[in-house]
Amino acid sequence: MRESVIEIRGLRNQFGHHVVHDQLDLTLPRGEILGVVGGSGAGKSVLLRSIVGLQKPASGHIEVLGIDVQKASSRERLALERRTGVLFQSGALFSSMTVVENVAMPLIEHEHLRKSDALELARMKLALVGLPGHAGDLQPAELSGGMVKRAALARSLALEPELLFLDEPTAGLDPIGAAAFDELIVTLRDALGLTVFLVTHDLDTLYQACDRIAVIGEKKILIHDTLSQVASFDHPWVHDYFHGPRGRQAAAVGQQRRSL
Ligand SMILES: Nc1ncnc2c1ncn2[C@@H]1O[C@H](COP(=O)(O)OP(=O)(O)OP(=O)(O)O)[C@@H](O)[C@H]1O
Repeated sequence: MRESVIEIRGLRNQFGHHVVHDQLDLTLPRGEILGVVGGSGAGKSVLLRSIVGLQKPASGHIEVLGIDVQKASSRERLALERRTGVLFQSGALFSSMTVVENVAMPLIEHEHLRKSDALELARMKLALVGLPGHAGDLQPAELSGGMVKRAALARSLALEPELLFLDEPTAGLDPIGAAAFDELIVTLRDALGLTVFLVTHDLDTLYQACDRIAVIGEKKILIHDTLSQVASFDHPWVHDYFHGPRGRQAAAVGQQRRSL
């Protein structure tokens, strides 16, 4: 058994009377890429926010890298922040800084590096995510959507995290850009030994990048297994999702790539 990096037991989240999660359990072993899917409003982002400590659950237990998120001291929280990277959907780069300054910021703030050293390291991170050298000197507004995602990913990798959270990383990318991003995630996981928690609607990402899939529905994890097991799970939402026209297309492309 591999060590679990995320361990969730009996999680309940609610907003007023609206219960989003109830008795939700989930385990993520080290080194895996987990794809989290579910209908719109099923609670994928709330789950991610609970795990990274941005959403206080009504009850339940969340342990990340061996630390109880709710009971963590401020020192433990800071340590967790350093060991995890988060890429939110918007990318959220600061528009007043160049791309390389954005990536250098966590190194200056958390590691207290000299600006020149931080900028040098930041350029290496930009190369790691496949951005050309000149991209670092541009303002975020001058980048394409795919380049913004890569720059934001470089920033979330700046502190060399063990665990990476990605919230719909391919949303808004064209199919070629999205496929390249899926490939990048797998390459980075292999090269850096990352564990990845990935919220997505993108079926191609499930086929190309994920080791296991967790489906959220009815306030809990309906199924958490390999893609083939999940795709054959007998549940109306799961069936429509995986066997609708887009699901069939993603499966065909996945099969084609595997046979290459
Ligand atoms: N801060 C909040 N206050 C009140 N309700 C909220 C809040 N955040 C989320 N919710 C509600 O919680 C439910 C789950 O939201 P969440 O954003 O996690 O869904 P999701 O599965 O990520 O959806 P999507 O795929 O559309 O992004 C929704 O009904 C949403 O309206």
